[in-house]
Amino acid sequence: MVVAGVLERGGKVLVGQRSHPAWTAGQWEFPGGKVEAGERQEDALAREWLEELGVRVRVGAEVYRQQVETPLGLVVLLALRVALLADEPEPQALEHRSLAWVVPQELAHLPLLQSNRPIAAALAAQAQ
Ligand SMILES: Nc1nc2c([nH]c(=O)n2[C@H]2C[C@H](O)[C@@H](COP(=O)(O)OP(=O)(O)OP(=O)(O)O)O2)c(=O)[nH]1
Repeated sequence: MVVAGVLERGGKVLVGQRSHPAWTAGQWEFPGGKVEAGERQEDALAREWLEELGVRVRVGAEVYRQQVETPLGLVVLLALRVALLADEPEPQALEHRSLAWVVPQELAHLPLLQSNRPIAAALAAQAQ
């Protein structure tokens, strides 16, 4: 399972531009990563945000859950809302080339990971 975090502030949502692996490089995503064996989904997401963005978050409601086909094979992608507890997200450890705050309606114009497009559509619909 892959967990992804949706952080909204002032009507904008945070997305990161991936630097690797090659099939994702340059594409934008909701930051997150793989759930490790025995790990709770919420704990995995909080761990990934600390590792990749340097921030502590509280994990909230589910936005989207779907089995998706990726070059890794079939994975369950779970998107959860997150709230910042401390600090400001900054790219860490070269995981992301850059970060951007985008209004949900503009997400459709970004080269998002294919698997993230339905999440963006759900957020844009909620923002109507
Ligand atoms: N982070 C993230 N990854 C996603 C999303 N959608 C999607 O298909 N993926 C894929 C891309 C990655 O190959 C994989 C997640 O791996 P990752 O590289 O972000 O996570 P990780 O830190 O646990 O992985 P690793 O580098 O330790 O192998 O899932 C998404 O919304 N967010």
